[in-house]
Order: sequence, then C-alpha cells, then structure tokens
Amino acid sequence: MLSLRAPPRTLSPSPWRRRGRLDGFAAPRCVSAAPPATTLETATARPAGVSFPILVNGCTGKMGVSVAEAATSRGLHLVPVSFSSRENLDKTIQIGDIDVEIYGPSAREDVLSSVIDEFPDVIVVDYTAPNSVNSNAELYCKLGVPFVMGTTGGDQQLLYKSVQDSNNYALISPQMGKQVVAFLAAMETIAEQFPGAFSGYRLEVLESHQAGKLDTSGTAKAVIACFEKLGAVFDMDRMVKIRDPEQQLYMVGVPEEHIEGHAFHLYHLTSPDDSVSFEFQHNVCGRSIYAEGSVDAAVFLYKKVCLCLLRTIVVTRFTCSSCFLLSYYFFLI
Ligand SMILES: NC(=O)C1=CN([C@@H]2O[C@H](COP(=O)(O)OP(=O)(O)OC[C@H]3O[C@@H](n4cnc5c(N)ncnc54)[C@H](O)[C@@H]3O)[C@@H](O)[C@H]2O)C=CC1
Ligand SMILES: O=C(O)C1=N[C@H](C(=O)O)C[C@H](O)C1
Repeated sequence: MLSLRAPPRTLSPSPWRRRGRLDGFAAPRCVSAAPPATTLETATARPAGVSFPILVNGCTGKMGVSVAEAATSRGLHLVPVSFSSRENLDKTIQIGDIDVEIYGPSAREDVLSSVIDEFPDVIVVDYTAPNSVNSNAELYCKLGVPFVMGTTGGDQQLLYKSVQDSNNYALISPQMGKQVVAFLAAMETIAEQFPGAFSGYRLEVLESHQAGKLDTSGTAKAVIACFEKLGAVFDMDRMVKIRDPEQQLYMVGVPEEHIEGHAFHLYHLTSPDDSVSFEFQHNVCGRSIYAEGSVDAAVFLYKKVCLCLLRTIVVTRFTCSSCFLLSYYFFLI
C-alpha cells in the first residue's frame, strides 16, 4: 500500500499558474547527457552488433533522416529507397554517401515487394505521418515485412489488430527514447501496483513540440493513461498543447536552436484539498534520443524475428504465437 504523507507545508498550485513563465518546465541540461541508467545502454553511436538491411520510410522528414543517419553510422545496411505521400516527386535524399530514392504512393507496393525479394531479412522503420499509420502498417503486414512503427497517431487498436491478424512482427511505440521509455514503464508498473493511489487528484498536462507536429503527443497520452489508472482525473480537452515558437521560447524555455525539434512534457498533480502536489517532466531537445532508440528497436526486432524463425525450424510443433506486438519494453527484455 502506498502511503502519502502530508507535506510539511502547503504547496502552491501548478507552476504555470503560479508564475507567468514556465519556470518549472526547465530546459534540459543536454540531450547527449541523458541520465545514467544502470540497466539501459547509453544512446551513443556504437555498432549495432549485427548487420541487416533497414528501410526507413519517411526519409523526406526529420525523424526519417535522423534514423537513416543513425542506422548507417551503426553499420546497418540502409536500403536506398523510401516513400512519400506525394506522386511524381522524382527526388533523392542524400544520407551520408547513399542516395535514397523517393517513390510516390502508387509505386510503393511494387517497390517494397522488390526490396523484400532482394533483401528478405529487411526491417522497415516508419516515421511518416499520423494519417499514414494504418495504411502503411497494412501494407507491411500484407507483404509480411517486420516493422518498427515510430509514427504516432492513427487508429492504434486497428494497428494492433492488423499485426495480430496477419501474424506479422512489429514493434510499436509512441516513444523510442529509451530513458523516456523507462519512465513510461515505471509509470505503468506504479499504476498496476497502486491503482487508485491518486484518487481525486487533479491532473494538468502541458506538452510543447515543434510547430510542424500534427498530433497531440502520443507519449503524453500513454502517461496520462497511467495517471488515470492511479485514479487522477483528467479531461483530454484541457491538455495544454504548445506549438507557437514565441511561447516555446519565452514561456516554456525551449532553447532557440531546438524550437524546430523538441518535446517538452510536464505533468502536474494536485490533491483534492490542494495540500499536496506532484510534478513530473521529461524535456528532450533534438532527435538523437529517438533515432538511436529506433535503431535499437530495429536490432531488437531483427533478433526476435531470427530467433522465432530458428525456433520454427527446430521445433516442429511450434506453440508460441509468431506474432509479436512489442510495445514499450523492447529494451528491457
Ligand atoms: N516514437 C517516437 O519516439 C517519435 C515519434 N515521432 C513521430 O514520428 C512522426 C514523424 O515525425 P517527424 O519526422 O518529426 O515529421 P516530419 O513532418 O518532419 O516528417 C514526416 C514525413 O513523412 C512524409 N509522409 C507523410 N505521409 C507519408 C506516407 N504515407 N509515406 C511516406 N512518407 C510520408 C511527410 O511528407 C514528411 O516528409 C510523427 O508522427 C511524430 O509524432 C517523432 C519523434 C519521436
Ligand atoms: O513529434 C515528435 O517530435 C514527437 N513525437 C512523439 C509523441 O508524439 O509522443 C514522441 C516525442 O514526444 C517526440
């Protein structure tokens, strides 16, 4: 049983009401100085330990480029193909010394089939857009290519169903930064062990991302689900979403050089009588934490698929399901 002791003195309410500026929503010290985590490997560009072909879908975008660069610097074989939501793009993207050819939607099934013929052990990593999540996943499932889905949004239940129905392999997470994944895993554990511990507490959530982000933070939604299991009350419509660069700079405290790529999250809980408050935040500048985590996710998935295929060959009566729906915990297993 979790015991919540009364604080020595009354705490004032949430920081963004308390102060004009979001002082509590501090800038991260430095992304590369991620908190030491004894059970987690650090997100440095170490070799992947295995090598396999990797196709990054979304190389026209910021995450796609970051993941493709991280994959090549980790010694994976980047398949020089990616897709776009637009036809007749006739474009290549330079990743290191590789020219990645971009194809429009009408070519994607044929091109992906050819890639699979040439590289049967290819892993796809998807960083596209929320409205492409389900159609892309359906294509990967139809062609039986294992995939890492980093793209947030879409219909998540349908996404899981597509993978399960097709018996394909997939690793799906709205958050690929391993240290944030660990925080989320801890939240899920607490929620499971102490359901209702925060009954009646009010939850306030603020998330700030680059102006181009189309959807509400998928990570925030996952963390909120844990607070709700803990009994906190939250109205999704009251989530504070900041996309305005001016506000990010002056109110949230995002460093100017990261206005184009940051993910700041603040969760504030207040007890029904206002005598207790809790605050959690995770603030990320840049994209390297996700890019490195995505490569680790692809390596993890590749090894799992290999292991399953090996088991299928060795064990004639293969009882375990060949479909993996691996969510947040990929790095802990
Ligand atoms: N899981 C995680 O840890 C993270 C997830 N994300 C998510 O990744 C997604 C992409 O983020 P960014 O790269 O920042 O966005 P972005 O807007 O820079 O890039 C997305 C790219 O995908 C392209 N695209 C759209 N539909 C497509 C389709 N059907 N096929 C191929 N390409 C398509 C767009 O034209 C664009 O170039 C978002 O959903 C974001 O929330 C972002 C960071 C971390
Ligand atoms: O779009 C982003 O940038 C991010 N998206 C993910 C999300 O929606 O949770 C992860 C992180 O917040 C960065």
